[in-house]
Amino acid sequence: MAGRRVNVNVGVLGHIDSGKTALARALSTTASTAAFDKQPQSRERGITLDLGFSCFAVPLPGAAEPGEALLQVTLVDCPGHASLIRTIIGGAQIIDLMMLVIDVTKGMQTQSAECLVIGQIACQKLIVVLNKIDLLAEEKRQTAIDKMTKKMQKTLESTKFRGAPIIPVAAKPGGPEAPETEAPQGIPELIELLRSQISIPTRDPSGPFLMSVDHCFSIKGQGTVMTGTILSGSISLGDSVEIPALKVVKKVKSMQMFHTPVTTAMQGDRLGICVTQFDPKLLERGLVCAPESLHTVHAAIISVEKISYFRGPLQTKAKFHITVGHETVMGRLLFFSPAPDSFDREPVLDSFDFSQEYLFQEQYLCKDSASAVVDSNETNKRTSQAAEGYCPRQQWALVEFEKPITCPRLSLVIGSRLDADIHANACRLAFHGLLLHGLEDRSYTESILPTLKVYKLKHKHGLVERAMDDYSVIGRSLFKKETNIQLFVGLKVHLSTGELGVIDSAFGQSGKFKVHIPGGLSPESKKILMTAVKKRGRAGHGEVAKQEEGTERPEPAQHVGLSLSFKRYVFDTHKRMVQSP
Ligand SMILES: Nc1nc2c(ncn2[C@@H]2O[C@H](COP(=O)(O)OP(=O)(O)OP(=O)(O)O)[C@@H](O)[C@H]2O)c(=O)[nH]1
Ligand SMILES: [Mg+2]
Repeated sequence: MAGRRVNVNVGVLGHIDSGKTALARALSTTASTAAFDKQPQSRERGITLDLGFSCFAVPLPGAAEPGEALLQVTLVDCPGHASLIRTIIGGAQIIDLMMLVIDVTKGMQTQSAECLVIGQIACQKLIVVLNKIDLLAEEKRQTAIDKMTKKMQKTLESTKFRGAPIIPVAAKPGGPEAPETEAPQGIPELIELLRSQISIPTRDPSGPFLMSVDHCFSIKGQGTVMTGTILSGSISLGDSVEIPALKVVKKVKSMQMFHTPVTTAMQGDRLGICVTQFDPKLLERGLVCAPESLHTVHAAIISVEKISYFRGPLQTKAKFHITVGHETVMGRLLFFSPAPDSFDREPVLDSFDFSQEYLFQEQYLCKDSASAVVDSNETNKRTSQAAEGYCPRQQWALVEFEKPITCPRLSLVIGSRLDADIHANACRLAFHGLLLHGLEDRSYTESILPTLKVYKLKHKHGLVERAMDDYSVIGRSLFKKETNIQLFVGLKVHLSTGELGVIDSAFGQSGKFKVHIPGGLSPESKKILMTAVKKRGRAGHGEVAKQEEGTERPEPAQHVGLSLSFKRYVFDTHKRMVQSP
């Protein structure tokens, strides 16, 4: 089919000054001047360079004749440090392949590592580009390249990009002072490699229209043009689109793909949409969608996976920078895991089940944090397994945003500490996940959260003070004096001698309580309790009074313990206690 063009997006990432922009420029000019038209329109506006978007086209792999079908490669050149994460995550869903640019004289640097992390989260394919090979002394060049190649192979070994291709180039030989005529090295080989590595993703026109806009400008006498990549669905001339960040709906007046007017476009296409009466200054980047297809959320339930390079724990109540789509806002987290008997449950990646029960966690559970998460309950098998490095297969967090965000469901979410010292040589990216459920209601704490069954397991231990008769005992040291024991009535307690009891009522004012033993006390228990009483009896009045205040404990061989386990649901507005199995 003549004139067919397929677009793929390639991210150019790497440490500061590794030569990303130089590489994007070298690729674009080489490929364009060699075979195809430059794009005077976009150059005139200076937009692609400003925002780090440029492109080149090559014959589509497998095309019968050159020029018949073209592969358009849009390079997403990631600029400065601070905006790196936002830009990449914003474009994460549109990057089909990532080029990691490494300064061959420096090797992996802090940011190269961060980029590799982002790549693992957001991309399927990677090419490592060793740049600035002109800086290597000629006689040692090949040896140095080989050495760095080996090093990079080793680095990739522990990532999902193991075995990814590594290629040497000089994007701008001689550096900034060198004349523009100085030809880059290794670029045709890189283009060939890109062609062989790029696989054209299957595109689907169904689903609601969603487009990631990367720039917005006005054309005199025409209107305002928004250009970007269609993330899902399709669009036709005359359709209405919403700019959710501004809550406005506009009619599509005209559309262009590759500077050619079109009447429809679909997922994967790079498109310019022209609308009228819209100030381009209001939108630099962001999402455009089918009206009312996106939602603004105040909080969200996300799946969480910690980034192993991040030092330090992920703690409940901690605040992180949360990036969703093009937006980055502060969010406070509350972590939870499956209930202990479901630690092995098959992960569900695309939805959240409100009917299940979940276990509250003070922090994300992982092997290195496990020793810190063990709660006071040593008897909880699963918890102690966590201490030995046993972690659930899936974990979640509730994120409460400081400012509401607008995004589609299942958006990629990245949590980071962007305020961390950028020179600290530490990974600022902390975790990633998917937005499984957005809470749209502003008063979600009252309307939605109570349906989220996240519980804390509580354990209380006390003592049997004495037996009242064969079927009831008085317990103590389990509750504080001021506890409303009424709330615990009906909950089961276990006696250390094996009997099961039920809390019956408060007994006196000092936190003591009556326990009913439906099966009756065993003869052995009665013996122990009788001896304890006898001993106490001998001690005289003063001693008994003291014991009641809990200052003196019966000797270990003589006491009968009481233990109570119950669940308390974190979001239960009534703060009820529920028996745990
Ligand atoms: N000698 C030499 N210098 C290069 C090469 N490629 C880039 N440079 C120089 O390295 C410096 C940084 O290049 P850029 O392309 O701006 O690097 P960048 O990675 O885009 O930098 P940031 O966007 O700031 O992160 C410039 O002075 C370039 O001229 C190369 O192949 N050889
Ligand atoms: Mg740059």
